[in-house]
Amino acid sequence: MSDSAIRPRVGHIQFLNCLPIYWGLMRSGALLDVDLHKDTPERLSASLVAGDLDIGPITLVEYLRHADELVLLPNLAVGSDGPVLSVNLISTRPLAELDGRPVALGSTSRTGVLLAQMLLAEQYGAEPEYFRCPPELTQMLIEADAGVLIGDPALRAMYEGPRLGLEVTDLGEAWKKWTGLPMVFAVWAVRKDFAAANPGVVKDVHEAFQRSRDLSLGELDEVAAAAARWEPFDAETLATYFRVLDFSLGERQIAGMREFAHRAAARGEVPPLPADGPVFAEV
Ligand SMILES: C=C(O[C@@H]1C=C(C(=O)O)C=C[C@H]1O)C(=O)O
Repeated sequence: MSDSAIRPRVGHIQFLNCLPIYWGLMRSGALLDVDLHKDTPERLSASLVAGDLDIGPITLVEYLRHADELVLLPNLAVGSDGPVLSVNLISTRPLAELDGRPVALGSTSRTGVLLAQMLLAEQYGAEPEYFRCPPELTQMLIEADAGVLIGDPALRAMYEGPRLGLEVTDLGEAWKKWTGLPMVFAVWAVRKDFAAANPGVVKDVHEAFQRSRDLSLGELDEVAAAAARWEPFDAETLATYFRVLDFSLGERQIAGMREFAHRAAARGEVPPLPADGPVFAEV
């Protein structure tokens, strides 16, 4: 894959949501050309910002906080245009009744948890007492009236919550109803200094990711069947999930991203996105 001797340090989200990105890297052999670091999104985001990774997925909120140090890989994201199934607010009571109540924010999320806070404040007039905690639903609901989860535990809660009498709000769906736009939860970014010094490597990695994603999208039932052998979800559930996720970053997704940035900046959570932002790597 690479025409240079640099083996880039690349991040990979170890949730099922990014399995379609991994699958193709494995199938094409491109996996051998990157030094792949699998981790949870908040740790990968911190590593990219700290310079311990060169390229990788970064949760939208952390990208917005560090946009001046990063460039984005075009046409690649983790998002949804409507329900996402795995970014959820799980509540024991109606959302309007969460005002002043304890609400747990899962520690692996930065973007989903902020979206939940914006939604509760602006749509339900609720200002709960928020606290961060490990992403475990049972523990969360012992200490709080509701919790925000992302990734595999959130997907599990989507299917099991209603049976347990819990109200599950899909935050991708809630965002779409609220703004009419797709939600982007994570983007792929490159450290600016790395991109300037290694344009060929960045181009190769971007191509490998795009090829991998496209290959997987063409074989989703096979990806789902392979994953279902080791996961607590059946193949049909996983295939539905992979089809719901939106790995693209086109004009509408960028509009969704800008809208989120605008609303988050209005709350003082992130700096405003520059007028020419987001800035993309030249690939
Ligand atoms: C769709 C998802 O999007 C994620 C949500 C993130 C967040 O809330 O900070 C970060 C990375 C993405 O993996 C998911 O985790 O299920």
